[in-house]
This record gives sequence, structure tokens and C-alpha cells, in this order.
Amino acid sequence: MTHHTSPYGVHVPLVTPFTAAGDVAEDALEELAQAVLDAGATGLVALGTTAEASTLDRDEKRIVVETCVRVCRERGATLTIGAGTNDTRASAAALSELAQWPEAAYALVPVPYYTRPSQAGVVAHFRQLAASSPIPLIVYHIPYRTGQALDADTLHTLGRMPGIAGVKYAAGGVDQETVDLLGELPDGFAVLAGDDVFLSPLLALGAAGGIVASAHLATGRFAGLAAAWRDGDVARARVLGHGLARLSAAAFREPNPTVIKGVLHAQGRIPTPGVRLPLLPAGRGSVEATLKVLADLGE
Ligand SMILES: O=C(O)C1=N[C@H](C(=O)O)C[C@H](O)C1
Repeated sequence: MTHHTSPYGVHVPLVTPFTAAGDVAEDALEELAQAVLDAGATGLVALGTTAEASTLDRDEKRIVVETCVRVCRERGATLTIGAGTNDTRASAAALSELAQWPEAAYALVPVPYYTRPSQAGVVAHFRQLAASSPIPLIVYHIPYRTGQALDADTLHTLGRMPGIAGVKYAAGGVDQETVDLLGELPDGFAVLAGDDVFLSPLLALGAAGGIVASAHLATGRFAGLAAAWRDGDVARARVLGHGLARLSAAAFREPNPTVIKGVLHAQGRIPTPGVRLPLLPAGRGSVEATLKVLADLGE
């Protein structure tokens, strides 16, 4: 399978649909995967946060990954697989298992959470993982979940490392560090927006794309937004970006992926809106508000 040397475009971190009995709804997952690629997504992310990966057992994770592998192989789409923890040794072992799927282009690896090492410790963690991983890494920078902030210098250091292809950047906004990061990107190091509401501003600053859960909905518009910024069609990009930011804000009114699952269920695309504890299903108001934004967008 041919891959671009660095990731670009819109990648959808797929939800894990559940049946009424609470099992992984494999057929619905496959249909979602096909649908977002039909609508213009560049790739799929298996086992992201949105997949509720932390509540899936080993067999369920395998079902999810193999479904995505099958679809990406068939469609020639880019597959990224979420892997890694706050334990360097265990993360290296998890990454080595990805060698069994040659279709996997990238591993999405979180900045080690909870432990709160120094930034030098984070760099050492990724240096070790990048050296042994069978596939390139995308660093998942999401300080509001990990408790570990990284500055632009540290991200540049990671970006210069062989074996690191990009960063999923979910710093919770656009600030001086964001501008510094994108102002001087190492060659071949891609920034992918990871905060849905800030996708358009990050693309405007030079991000190569995004990994955004709200692109389950209005996928074609999200793909169009990335293309508009890439082609320099600023007028179109602004209109699409403002509309999609409203959609993302509605979809994240409750913990991800509860609202997105509620909407997908209301659209008849997944069999239940079910999520696993400690998540609770989204309230009806949030789902209806998101459906209304979609309707206002003409979706
Ligand atoms: O699963 C992911 O990857 C994403 N997770 C983020 C989160 O839940 O914080 C949101 C983003 O859209 C993609």
C-alpha cells in the first residue's frame, strides 16, 4: 500500500458502535468507515479516544482494527491506529504488535499522561518508541487529557526525530505556542488539528489536516474545508470553517463521543447510541441541537 510520507487531510477517528446487547457492532462500524471515505475523508483512525478504546477488551480492539484494516486496504485509504500508554516499555510492546498490519500507516501515540514527566522525559519516551516502532508515530498532544503541556520547542524536537511523522495538536486553543509551532515546522513533520472547533484556524496557520471526530457528520464539508485551505480558496474556507465550528461545538457539548453517537443513532447509522461507563449517553437536547446545526448547514 502506498502512503504519503506525511499525513494530510481529514481523518475520522471512528466511534465504536455497540449492539443492543453491548457488543461491538462490526457491520455498522464497517458501514461508517465506508461512508466517511465515500464522502472524502483521507483516512481512518482506529482506537482513538473517540473509539472508547480504554473500555474495549483485547478481542474487541482486534475486531475494530481488522475492520478498519479491511476497509483501508480495499479503498487505499490511510490507516492510523491508536496505541501507547504512560508506560514506555508497555507502549513499545504495543507498537511492535502493529507490524502484523502492513496497512497501518501511522500509530497515534499519546503524550504520557498522569505521570507528568519533564518535557525531557517526554522526549526520551518518544525517542525510544520511534526507534523501535515498525511504523511512524503521530504524537498525540492533548494536555487537557494528559496533564502534560509541551511547548513549541519540544514539539519541534519531536518533529525532527526520525520515525515521527506528525503531531495531533489538541492544545485547547490557538496561542503563542501554536503560532511558534506552525511558524517553523521541521521538514516532513505534519500538524493535524485535534480540537475540532479549531480545525479551520489551524489549517489557516498551515496544519496539513485534522483528526476530528465531528467529521463523522458532514464529512464532505470537512474534506472541502481542508481542500479549500490547501488550494488557497480563503473565501470558501472561511464560510465552511465558521459553519463547521458551530457543528463541532454542538457535537462536543457533552463528553466525546456521546453526542456524535446520539446523532449517528438518530440518523439510523448505528444501532444504538450506547457508550460504556464511565461515559453516559448524551442528553436528547444535545443531540437535537447538533441535528439542528446539521440541518442549518443543509446536511
Ligand atoms: O479520538 C480522537 O482521535 C479524537 N479525540 C478527541 C477527544 O475526544 O478529545 C477529539 C478529536 O475530535 C478526535
